[in-house]
Amino acid sequence: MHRVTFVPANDKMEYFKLMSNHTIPSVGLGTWKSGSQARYSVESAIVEAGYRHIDTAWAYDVEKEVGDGIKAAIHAGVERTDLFVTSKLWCTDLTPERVRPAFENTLKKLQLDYLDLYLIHWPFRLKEGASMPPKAGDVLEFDMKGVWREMERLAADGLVRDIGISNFSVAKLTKLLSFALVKPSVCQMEMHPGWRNEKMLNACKEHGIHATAYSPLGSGGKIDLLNDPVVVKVAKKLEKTPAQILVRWALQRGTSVIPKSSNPDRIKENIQVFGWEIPEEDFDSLSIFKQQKRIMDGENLFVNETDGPFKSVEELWDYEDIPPLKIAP
Ligand SMILES: NC(=O)C1=CN([C@@H]2O[C@H](COP(=O)(O)OP(=O)(O)OC[C@H]3O[C@@H](n4cnc5c(N)ncnc54)[C@H](OP(=O)(O)O)[C@@H]3O)[C@@H](O)[C@H]2O)C=CC1
Ligand SMILES: CCCCCC/C=C/C=O
Repeated sequence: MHRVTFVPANDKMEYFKLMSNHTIPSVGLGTWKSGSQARYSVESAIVEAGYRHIDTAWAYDVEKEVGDGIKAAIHAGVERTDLFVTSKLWCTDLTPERVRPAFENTLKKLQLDYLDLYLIHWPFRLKEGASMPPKAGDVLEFDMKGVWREMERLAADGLVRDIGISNFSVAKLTKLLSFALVKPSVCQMEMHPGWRNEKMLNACKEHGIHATAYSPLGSGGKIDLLNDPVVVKVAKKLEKTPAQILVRWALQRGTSVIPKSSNPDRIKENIQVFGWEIPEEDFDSLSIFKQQKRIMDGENLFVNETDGPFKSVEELWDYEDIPPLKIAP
């Protein structure tokens, strides 16, 4: 039997304030590819390691397991109100009449009566049963305004405390802001030294939107950040691990960050990032990496060079993927 010992929240946990005046714990647990392990990862992250923020999505197919883990943590004495739970609306539900049923399904799987944050996962509407990457005809017209109105209604009805977006370009964010009655509190996007995403991060800052960094460790070696010589050098100098340096780097950029691990020791390691800092010169050395392609460039997910509505990564990202010339302050 899996046993955990209850400890209070990481007492050094820092929070960011959202434009709604709610707070988001600065470090959360990612759950993509956690599989059946998700239940134990979530429970031990909350109860043993002191996480208070869990990131999941319908598309990860782990909401039930995540919900079981949360339930176990609450059973161990953690208050629901101390937790911050995020999930995401998948592309096949990106039409107004499907938003609320999709949300209710997520809530049911998570065994919760409200979410802290609900995000539009990707800004593309897919036909039910679409192949990945989609073929011509698999991507349908996305009524962004209609969908956002339904997201706003979920918030107005008290079912979700904050609503937000993920994987938006600046062009799509600008469109959303032109009609949003409630602005997105959070934008989740890929950010790490190999893809700083400065253009989008600056756009978020300009509009008071909090940014959360996903794939902060390189997503399981898709970019080998954990063995990168600069990351390793800073880690050795500060007597930290490369993962801790990458998580801390994200925090020092003013973003929250959601490293995924299914390993109890690494889950603990990844949250030992408070009470110390990366000095400015080392922070700067991590902030000048040559900007490569995104990990989540949509290449296998959305781009279909021959028969798809998105024929290139550049097209998918509204041609905004030109590395910035200048590092944002
Ligand atoms: N909105 C979106 O479209 C997206 C959101 N996300 C969210 O962000 C989360 C994090 O991103 P993700 O792409 O999963 O990748 P991460 O960058 O968090 O990397 C996860 C990988 O790193 C390994 N790892 C974790 N901690 C350590 C450590 N201390 N030392 C060595 N290896 C480690 C994990 O293995 P192990 O489990 O064995 O420890 C796993 O293979 C996701 O789980 C998801 O919740 C991610 C992608 C897209
Ligand atoms: C149903 C396809 C699942 C792919 C999910 C892609 C998103 C990854 C991280 O959020």
